[in-house]
Amino acid sequence: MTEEIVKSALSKVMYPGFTKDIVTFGFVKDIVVNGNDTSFTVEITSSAPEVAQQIKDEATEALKSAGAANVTVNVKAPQMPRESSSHGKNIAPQVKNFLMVSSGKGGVGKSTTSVNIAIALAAQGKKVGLLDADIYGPNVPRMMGVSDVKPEVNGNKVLPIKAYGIEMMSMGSLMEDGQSLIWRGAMIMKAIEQFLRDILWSELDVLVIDMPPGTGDAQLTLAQSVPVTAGLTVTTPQGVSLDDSRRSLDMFKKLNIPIAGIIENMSGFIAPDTGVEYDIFGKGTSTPMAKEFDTQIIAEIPIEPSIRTGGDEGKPITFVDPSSESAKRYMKAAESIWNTIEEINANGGVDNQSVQPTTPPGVSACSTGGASASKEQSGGGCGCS
Ligand SMILES: Nc1ncnc2c1ncn2[C@@H]1O[C@H](COP(=O)(O)OP(=O)(O)OP(=O)(O)O)[C@@H](O)[C@H]1O
Repeated sequence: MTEEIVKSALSKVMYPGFTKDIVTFGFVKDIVVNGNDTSFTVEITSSAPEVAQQIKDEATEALKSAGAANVTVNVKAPQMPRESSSHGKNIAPQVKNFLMVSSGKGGVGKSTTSVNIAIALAAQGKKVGLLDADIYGPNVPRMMGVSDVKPEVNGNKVLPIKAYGIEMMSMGSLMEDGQSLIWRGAMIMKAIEQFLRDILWSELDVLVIDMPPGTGDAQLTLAQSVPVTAGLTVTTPQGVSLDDSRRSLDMFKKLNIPIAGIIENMSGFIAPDTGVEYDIFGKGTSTPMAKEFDTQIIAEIPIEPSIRTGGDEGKPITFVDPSSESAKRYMKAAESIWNTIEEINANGGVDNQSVQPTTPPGVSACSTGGASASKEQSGGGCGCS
């Protein structure tokens, strides 16, 4: 008996209710072969005793058929990682870095940027997750070509969907097509927390998080739940967009999130027939804003028809056409972001202690009551005032 034989025998044992086996799921741990004795652990999140018993019986039988004499199977729940560290609260501690992608307003290309930056980081050898936290308009599944894929559920956890070398999860993958939800503050907070806690993200170098547009409950909840390593702002060059982007940068400052840079999207237009670049909305107009916030424009991404078709058809330009001008600019931006992340970590990393709710234990923070509202007016003891 060897570890390889044990693994190969156990790869015939399916996780009850699924078409995948317990080895592929990564549940088999600590295989020890000692003479006639073979033991191993199966870590599952399901608390149903019949699931544990079925795995035990089938694993024992599989190993006996493979020639093992004495078999000991330990089925147990995985140890939940600690949720706080020297860097404050972190409800997804298996993720090393979090990149929050924000924009002041909708439609500026935040999701397109998140998808292409995530793929560029993966192409540079990082283990990457992409969380579509844009609950109002979850477009990432379509852009990643997985709009028809439903995620697998494991106990009370959900496995991320894999595409283009990265892990992905989105509200769009969890809801029926065309469904809409009306989000209240408390629901937004719960959804963000569940995306971090109840999705079985692997050990990731970085989780890229596509936020809803604006600055609200989702951004605050994220910053309070995990130490956000860096923030990226996406803007278009028009003045009205810049006004909103300034708010997004100001939010990073208020939440103590270091700024990794600004991506100026729809900055110029590259004609597909001639390859000539034209200025349309005003290129480089975000530079003074970048200076104001002590950061820089890390990419000017032109309007390119293949970026739009790539998004609509689920074929991100950085993956399918890496030699295109836009893909090269996304790659350069991803390099710059990673350098910033490494620098931040080399200087001690980030800490979200200072943005934790100040309400007493058992009293929930209230996002809707104004600071000046009296306790009675704001619902009695919610802590807002
Ligand atoms: N540089 C670009 N060139 C061509 N089309 C682009 C470019 N950037 C974005 N688009 C297209 O513009 C549309 C909006 O982009 P996207 O969905 O990424 O914006 P968003 O800021 O995430 O929007 P929302 O916040 O409303 O979800 C998409 O159809 C996308 O393909």
